[in-house]
Amino acid sequence: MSLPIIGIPCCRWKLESGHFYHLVGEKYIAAVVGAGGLPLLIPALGSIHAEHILAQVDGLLFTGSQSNIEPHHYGSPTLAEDFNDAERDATTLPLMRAAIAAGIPVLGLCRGAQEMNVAFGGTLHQQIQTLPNMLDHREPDGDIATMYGPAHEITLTPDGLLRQLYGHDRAWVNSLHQQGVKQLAAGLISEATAPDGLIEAFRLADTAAFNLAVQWHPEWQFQDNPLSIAIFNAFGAACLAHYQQRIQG
Ligand SMILES: N[C@@H](CCC(=O)NCCCC(=O)O)C(=O)O
Repeated sequence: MSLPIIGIPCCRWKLESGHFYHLVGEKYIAAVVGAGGLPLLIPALGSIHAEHILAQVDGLLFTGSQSNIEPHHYGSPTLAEDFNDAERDATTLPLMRAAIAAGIPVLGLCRGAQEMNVAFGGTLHQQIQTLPNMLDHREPDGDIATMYGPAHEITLTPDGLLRQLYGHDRAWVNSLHQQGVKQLAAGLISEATAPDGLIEAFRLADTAAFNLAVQWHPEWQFQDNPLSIAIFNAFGAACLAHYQQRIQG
């Protein structure tokens, strides 16, 4: 049986050997498989192949990453301590816009969510933990289970897509980021907020296909979390519908 093809854009990192690698964390690949998709890793080559990629995928998953989006993309200065990935930005930002325009289902997670906001003209807080009256959204110290454990509650927007998919008003989510939505791009609508008011989930309204961006990590042990299952089931169903249309020509 053929499966919907779900593209996952890579990070481009220099590893200890001194060579550059194009990378995707395994938990994102596992979540795509769990959503019923065939993962296709997309190297960070910029926008040169975007049109060909879009012709061959039924969905795109934009992953989290320790790297940040280069701040010039949203009109802010680079900080001395920034770890950026210009090649990933050059790949994901145009691909995100083109995928939405082409009606391809999109799911953005953490950095991937930030990419959706920036791709459509929004801005980011660069270090939320330095802002007054805001939570520290960075991961707690500890082992990996502690880092990805529930960190704070979110409130889902009444009548929002996420509220509809999940069926509850509130949920606990993990939190492993220091950047986040400052100004939501025009056309994007909030789907959930943290107790400090930070927008934790959003989507582009009035699009043909499914799209959703969440600031937390539903891919982490997704099979054990009802909210994560709801997100990946909806994304997987949208990718399957796209695949069925694509093979019918
Ligand atoms: N660098 C950005 C985005 C944070 C993010 O995506 N973290 C992911 C951690 C690794 C992973 O689980 O893939 C920020 O700091 O806001």
